[in-house]
Amino acid sequence: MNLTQREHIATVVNALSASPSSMAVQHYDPQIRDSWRRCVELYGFEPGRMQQARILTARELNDHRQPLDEFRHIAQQGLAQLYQQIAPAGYMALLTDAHGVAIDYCGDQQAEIPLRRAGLFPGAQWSEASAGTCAVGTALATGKALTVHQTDHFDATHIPLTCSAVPLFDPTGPLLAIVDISALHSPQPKNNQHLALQIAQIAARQIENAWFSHRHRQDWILRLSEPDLCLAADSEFLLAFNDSGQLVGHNHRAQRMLETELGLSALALHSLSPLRGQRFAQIFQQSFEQLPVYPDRQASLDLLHSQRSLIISALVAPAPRRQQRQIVSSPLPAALTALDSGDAAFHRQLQRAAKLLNSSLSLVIHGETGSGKEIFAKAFHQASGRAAGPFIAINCAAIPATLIESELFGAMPGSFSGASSKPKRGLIQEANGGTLFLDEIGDMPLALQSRLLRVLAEREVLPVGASRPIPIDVRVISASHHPLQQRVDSGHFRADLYYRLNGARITLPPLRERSDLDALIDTLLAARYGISAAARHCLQQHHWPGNLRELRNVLDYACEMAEQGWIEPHDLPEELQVSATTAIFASPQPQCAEAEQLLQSLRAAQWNRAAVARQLGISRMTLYRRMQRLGIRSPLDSH
Ligand SMILES: Nc1ncnc2c1ncn2[C@@H]1O[C@H](COP(=O)(O)OP(=O)(O)OP(=O)(O)O)[C@@H](O)[C@H]1O
Repeated sequence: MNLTQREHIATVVNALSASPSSMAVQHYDPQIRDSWRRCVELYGFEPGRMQQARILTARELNDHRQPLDEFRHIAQQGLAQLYQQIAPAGYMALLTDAHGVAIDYCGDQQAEIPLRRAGLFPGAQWSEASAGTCAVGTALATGKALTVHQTDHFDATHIPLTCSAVPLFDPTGPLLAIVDISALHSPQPKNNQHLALQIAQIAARQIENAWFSHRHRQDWILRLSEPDLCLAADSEFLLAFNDSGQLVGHNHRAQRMLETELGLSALALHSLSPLRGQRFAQIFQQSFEQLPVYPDRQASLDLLHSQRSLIISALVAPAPRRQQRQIVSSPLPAALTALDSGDAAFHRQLQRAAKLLNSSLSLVIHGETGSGKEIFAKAFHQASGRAAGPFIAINCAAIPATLIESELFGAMPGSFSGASSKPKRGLIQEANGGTLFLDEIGDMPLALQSRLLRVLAEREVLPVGASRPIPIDVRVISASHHPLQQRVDSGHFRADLYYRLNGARITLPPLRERSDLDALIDTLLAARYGISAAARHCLQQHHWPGNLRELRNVLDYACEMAEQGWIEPHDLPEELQVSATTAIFASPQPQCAEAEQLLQSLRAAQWNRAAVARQLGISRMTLYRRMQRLGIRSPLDSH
C-alpha cells in the first residue's frame, strides 16, 4: 500500500465518522459520501479494503451478454463512435448491464494489460456491492449520471482511475445498461472531467434513442418537447403507441413527466413501468385519431390533467414490415459491428474479415466506387491488434507520377531535383506499426509495383537516394474498383505483386443489391430527422451508382430541404423523385391500383380524411398509415 492509498483510507474514515453537519463532511460531494456510507453500512466493507475488480469467467460473461444480444448490436455502433471521439484523449468506453458487469468495451488494444488489470475490460464486475463507490456502481444505485474521479472511489485500488457513467433506460421502464468512459491517468482537479461526462451523456442518449426507435419500429413514435426547449435533443419526451393508441413504450424523461402528471409515485429504477397500456386519451386532451400525421410548426398537444402544452417535434409512422434480421450469436468486434446493418452478404464479409484480424495476410477489398472500401479498411484496422498504430490511406491514382515514389518510399536530402534538404519519411514508413491502405492499387505505375513488391517481400523500405533499407512492419490492405485479375491479364499489373497483395479477398456488395437500405437510412439520419414512407420508397427505387457516398449526399441534401425535421419526396433531389413517381404510377405493381383507388376516394371527398376513413370502415390512423405507405399526401398538408 503506498502513501496516497493510506491517505485515502484515512480520508474515508474521517468523512464517515464526522457528524453530518460538520464542515469537514460538507466538503464532500453528497453523492460520493452517500455511496461511501452504503459501502460500509450496506455492503459491510472495511475502509481499508483493497481489491481489484472481479472479472467473471467467459461462461458467466456470456450469461450476462446473452439476454442483451439485440440491444448490444445497436449499442456497439454507438460505443464504437464514442470511442473514436475519446480515444485521442486517452479514454476507453465500456458498456455494462444493469448488474454492473462490463459486457462490451472499446479500448486501446496496446494497453490491454493495464486496462484489464484496472478492470476496464469485458467481464469486470462494477456494481457498488462488488467494487465499492465507482462510476458504474453509483450510477446504478442512484439512476443518475456522475463522474467518480480518482479519490472519489471507495476502494483505494481504484484511485488512479477517472470514470464517468450514464444510465440508459429501456422503453419498458427499467434501467437497462450503463455507458462508462474511463481513463487510467488524468489531471487532478475533478472539474477537468466535466466535458467527458457530457460526451458520455450525449452518446448514452443516442444509444437509448436508437434502441427506442428499433424496439418501436412497428409503432407510432411521438417526439414531444417543452415549448421553450425545442432545440435541446436531451429534453425530448419519447412515447410509442400501438395502432389502437395504447402506450407501449417511453423514454425515462417521459416516464418521470407522466408519473407526475398522473399522480403516480416514482418507481424503483429496476421496475417495469406501470404507464404501459395507458390510452392516449387518458394522457392527452386530444384523441389519438386527431393526431396530425404531418405536424406543422404550431402543432402541440395538451396534457389532460395539467393542461400543459407540449410541442410535437415529430410523429414517426411505423416502418413498413421487412424481413427481420437474424441477430448473430457471436458478435463481431465493435468497430466491425458499427458497419453491420443487416445485409446478409455484407455481414458474411464482416465475419470473414473478423477471422483475419490478427493474421499477417494482406487483404484486397473489391467494390464499386463509394461502396465503403476505405471505411471498411479503417474499421478493420480499428478492430485489429494494430488499432493503436497509424492507419495511412494512399490513393495511388491521385498522387502525381513524379511524386509517387518519394511520397511512398521517402527520400534522402537532395536525392532528386526538387527534393528537400531534410530526409523525407515516406507514407509506408509513416504506417509502421499500423495499417497501410492502398486505394486504387490497380492504377499504380509498373515501375513502382516492383519496389512495392520488395517492401512486402523483404519487409523493409528503401527511401529514394538511400543506401540502407529501413525495416518496416505494416499490414497492407489494398482496394480496387476494377478486378485486379483483369489488370494482370492485360499486363498492367505484376502477377507476383497481385499474389502477394491478394492474401484474402473481401468483396463489398453494391448498395442496390443490399437489403439493409432502410437501416442505413435510419443510421445516417441518426434519429434527427423522420422520413415518410413515400420518400423511403423513392430511395428504394434508385439505382445508386455512387453507392453509400451517394446515399449520404442525398440524405444530407434532404435534411437541408426538410421542414419540421420530416423528409418528404419533394425534399429529395429531382432525379430521385422522378424514379419514384415512375415506379408507383407506371409499373404494374399491385400497390398502383390500391393507390389509384384511394386517391379517387380522397379526391371525391375533397381530402376529408375522416369521411374517407368512415366510408372505408377503417380508423383515421389506419388511413394515414395507408396513405404514407402508398406515398399519397393531401394537398391540404402542404406548407
Ligand atoms: N457503413 C457506412 N455507413 C454510412 N456511410 C458510409 C458507410 N460506408 C461508406 N459510407 C459513406 O460513403 C463514403 C465513401 O466511402 P469510402 O470512401 O469508404 O468508399 P470507397 O469504396 O473507398 O470509395 P472509392 O472507390 O471512391 O474510393 C464515405 O465517406 C461515407 O460518407
